[in-house]
Amino acid sequence: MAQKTKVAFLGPVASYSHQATKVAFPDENTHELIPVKTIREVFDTVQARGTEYGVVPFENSTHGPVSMTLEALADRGDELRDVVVCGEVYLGVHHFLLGKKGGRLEDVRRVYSHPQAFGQTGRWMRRFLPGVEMVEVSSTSKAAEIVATGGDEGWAAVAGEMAGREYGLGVLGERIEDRGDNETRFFVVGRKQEKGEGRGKGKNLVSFCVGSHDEPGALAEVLGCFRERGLNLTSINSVPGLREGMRPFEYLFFVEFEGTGQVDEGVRVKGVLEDLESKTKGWRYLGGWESARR
Ligand SMILES: O=C(O)C(=O)Cc1ccccc1
Repeated sequence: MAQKTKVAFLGPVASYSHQATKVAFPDENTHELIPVKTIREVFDTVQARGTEYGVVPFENSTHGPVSMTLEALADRGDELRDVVVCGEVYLGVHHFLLGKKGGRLEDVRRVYSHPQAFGQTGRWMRRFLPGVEMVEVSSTSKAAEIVATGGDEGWAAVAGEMAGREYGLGVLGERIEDRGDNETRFFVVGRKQEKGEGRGKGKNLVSFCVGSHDEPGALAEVLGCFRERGLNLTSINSVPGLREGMRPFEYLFFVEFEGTGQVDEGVRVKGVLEDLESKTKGWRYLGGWESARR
């Protein structure tokens, strides 16, 4: 049989990233899903050709951007030159408080989870477990694994129902997310193909540094290019630039925008990338993909 296409995700198995990866690559006969330990490792694995694709959380509707993913996309060390976004998955996320089977909520003293999951369950946690020790770990499924393999009835994890089943835990709290409509958008990442591929598809992502941090309107001028070409923005983020020649508190910006491939075969997208070349102090095209939602 032909070799399966490999896909890296933030493990261990039964993380939300794993669920999103199954949505993007549902066919077990053609794809092998490989758990890795960190979001950064997903990017590194794809760059090093260890897998063809990777899946990473990008933003959550309650808690906002996933900082580890923005850090990797910033690629300050120029170590991830070939990695681009090539798809997206929206996943409804419902959190559970999971403990040892037979344990009780009133015995819980310490809760493990991913920082994003703590950020999405703050209200429930403050109400039912005020003052409890919260330990941040690399993923929600890691938290479930830790509780299953160590500690006592005083330990619990915030994770998905699938993690509860996978690691044999009991349910101490159901659907504990602050908002019932909680969802996370994941990116599928792959390697850059030929130049220009993907440009002008449903959505596009770029990063850039503004021309000058000392002049009023430097960012507005760049954003004006998208407006002038009629390109709607779908997300905007920033991280400390920290690149050569940049000072503390100077930022690298990420702009995601709708492409118009079907309408003008990417002419407007190509145009705005030329604008970035003349109006920024450095930019990178981070991929184009079909929108999973409209
Ligand atoms: O930890 C996980 O399961 C992840 O995949 C990251 C995450 C955490 C919380 C919500 C969505 C994704």
